[in-house]
Amino acid sequence: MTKRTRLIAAFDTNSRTQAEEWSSSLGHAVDAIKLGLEFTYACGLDAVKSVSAGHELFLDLKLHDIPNTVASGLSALAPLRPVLTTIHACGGTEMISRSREALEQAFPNDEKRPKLLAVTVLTSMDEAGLRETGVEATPREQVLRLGKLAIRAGADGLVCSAHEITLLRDALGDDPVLVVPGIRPEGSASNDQKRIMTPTQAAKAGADWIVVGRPITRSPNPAKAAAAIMAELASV
Ligand SMILES: O=c1ccn([C@@H]2O[C@H](COP(=O)(O)O)[C@@H](O)[C@H]2O)c(=O)[nH]1
Repeated sequence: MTKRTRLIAAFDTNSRTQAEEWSSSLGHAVDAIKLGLEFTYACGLDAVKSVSAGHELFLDLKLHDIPNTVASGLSALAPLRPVLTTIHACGGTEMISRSREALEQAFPNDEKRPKLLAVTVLTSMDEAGLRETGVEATPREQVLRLGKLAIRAGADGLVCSAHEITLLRDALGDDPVLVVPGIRPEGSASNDQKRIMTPTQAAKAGADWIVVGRPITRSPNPAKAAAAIMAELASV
């Protein structure tokens, strides 16, 4: 039996009160919550701990630095016990393999080790955006290149858009965990996202997890918006 695609709600806010409110009003209506740069920088690690208590946490800090700094950063974050955590794939093989080692050391009981995800190409980037940064490849080519490198170096999974799921599954098989932001329910605004798909399309393509922020948190009724996406995923 194939597993249902799971929903992560991104709590992007600089307000601890707001995040606590979402945590109690919709945290249990979704499969996991994501806390990222905005919340962590604004409210601190104690707030991350308290808002995520009782929920599966995706800690999305997208670390990218020299290997020693990223590995040490991940060790420092280990007490938050996320189920998923991110680094940038373009940090390269040594940065990724040192990150994996750091998490293995912090979690000698492997069951509890956070899955190490490598961000391939941000879903807010298109071909023109990549070219601006000196990358001549298309997003698909670059996602495939970085995805292969990251999995070879020890990442458990990848962050990609739904447009690259089939490509990655064909190249890397079913094992890598694919976490997919850039999700927009039919009719919602794309905002700054460029490579988007609906929850149904992402689930059909084989996403393990989808990440949805503003379509839930900026909706007049976030709990209802989350429930609608959960129902959509259950019907795929
Ligand atoms: O490539 C990426 C990597 C991470 N994200 C994060 O996902 C959410 C998406 O929020 P929306 O409001 O649904 O656009 C956000 O927290 C990003 O930091 C991403 O969008 N793309």
